[in-house]
Amino acid sequence: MERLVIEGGKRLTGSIRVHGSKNAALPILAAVVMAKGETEIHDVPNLDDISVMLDILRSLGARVTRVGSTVTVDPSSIHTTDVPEYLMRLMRSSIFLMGPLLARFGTVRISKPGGCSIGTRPIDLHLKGLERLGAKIIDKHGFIECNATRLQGATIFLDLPSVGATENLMMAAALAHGETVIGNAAREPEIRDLAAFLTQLGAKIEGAGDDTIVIEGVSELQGTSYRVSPDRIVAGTLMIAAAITEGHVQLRNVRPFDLAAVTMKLREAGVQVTPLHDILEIKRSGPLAAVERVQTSPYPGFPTDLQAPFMSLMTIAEGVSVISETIFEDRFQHVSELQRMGASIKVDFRTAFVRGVKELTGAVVEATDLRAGAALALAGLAAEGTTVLERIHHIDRGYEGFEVQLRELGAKIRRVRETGKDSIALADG
Ligand SMILES: CC(=O)N[C@H]1[C@@H](OP(=O)(O)OP(=O)(O)OC[C@H]2O[C@@H](n3ccc(=O)[nH]c3=O)[C@H](O)[C@@H]2O)O[C@H](CO)[C@@H](O)[C@@H]1O
Ligand SMILES: C=C(OP(=O)(O)O)C(=O)O
Repeated sequence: MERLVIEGGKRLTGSIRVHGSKNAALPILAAVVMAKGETEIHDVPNLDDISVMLDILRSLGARVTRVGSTVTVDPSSIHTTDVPEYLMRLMRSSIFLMGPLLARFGTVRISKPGGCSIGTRPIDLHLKGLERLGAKIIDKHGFIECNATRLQGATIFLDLPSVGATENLMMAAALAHGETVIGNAAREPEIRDLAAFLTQLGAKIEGAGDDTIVIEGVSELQGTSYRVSPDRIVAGTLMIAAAITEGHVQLRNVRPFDLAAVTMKLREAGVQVTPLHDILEIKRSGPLAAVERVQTSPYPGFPTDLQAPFMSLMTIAEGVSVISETIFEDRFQHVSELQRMGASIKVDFRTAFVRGVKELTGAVVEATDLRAGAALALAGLAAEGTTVLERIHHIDRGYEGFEVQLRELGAKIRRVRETGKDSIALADG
């Protein structure tokens, strides 16, 4: 069991590079099974979710190598399209294998995916969309079997702009016969990334990044070499880390426009954010002001994945902030942990009212999911005294070298492993 021990009160300063995006890399790695040749993907972050995806590819028979942040996949030796249940259950993104395997091999068998407990997270839109493309689907006993000799292009209108469903359907449609139109599609930057990757494989896609995507199916896709875009959620988390510690940090390898919603809210709170090409500078030198309206919504709105970290920031802002979560129904699990640290928060259904306190105080707290974990670590950076953050395996799903990066910026944070009665410090902070 590992935990993070954080001594609060250190200002973060310095410059750090943001690693490649988890949410872009995962569907891209799944899409690789559709190519005929070998594919090389650069800037793949070293995260637990990525390791699971590579294990799934290996379990199917693909040859996978990883050298630093470059992953090479040769799918020509794939001999099964039956994804092992224990791997499916390890993360939500295992669902990305469904569209590509079905489109390339005409059959796929998966179990319901696992993932963070932030809501019920059904996959009905993925399944309905594949059915529209002609797949025969049997959903029984927790397993889903899909079959189609060749998928047929169709018009699909999503009930809501699901990121995962848009990606799964875009991948499946790339090898379908004829034209597919996805209406009410998600517009997240990761959709653009996936479309750019598929286009390099030979797919024909128009409109990715808008709410209508048109895909003209092709009969085969070839391998390529591709660089994953920077992780905007990691960047956003580090922006908030700089703000919460009254720091001055430069982030390299970012796309400032993708972070516009967060930038606006940080500025409203009194934080200076200065973009320069692929660099963002974040500086706070005065008090934080409460932000009256933060509402998560699909891109380009405020991202749900930064709601918890932003709430940590608002716990020490002057005044009352109002934060509404509209995407996931159970994404306020960090609230009770922040309250242990002295935060004053009241929740009414999907809205949290955060009254800023003068200071948070260190406590033993638990990460309930990936971004809740990051949020609590940020709270610990600002708190008086020591914070011990448990269940940090959640953080390792989405942040490569989380505490190492923060330490490089001057935080006093270390990872400790429990071994029976003893605890071993894994690195000094
Ligand atoms: C790997 C990845 O990219 N994960 C991101 C992706 O998750 P993910 O792709 O799972 O999120 P979705 O956009 O699909 O989910 C949005 C909402 O739609 C609902 N829904 C979704 C699919 C479906 O078939 N039926 C349905 O009802 C979900 O329960 C949720 O309430 O987008 C989320 C929303 O920006 C982010 O928080 C996640 O970090
Ligand atoms: C919810 C997240 O990821 P996933 O969809 O992989 O569970 C996240 O990245 O915050």
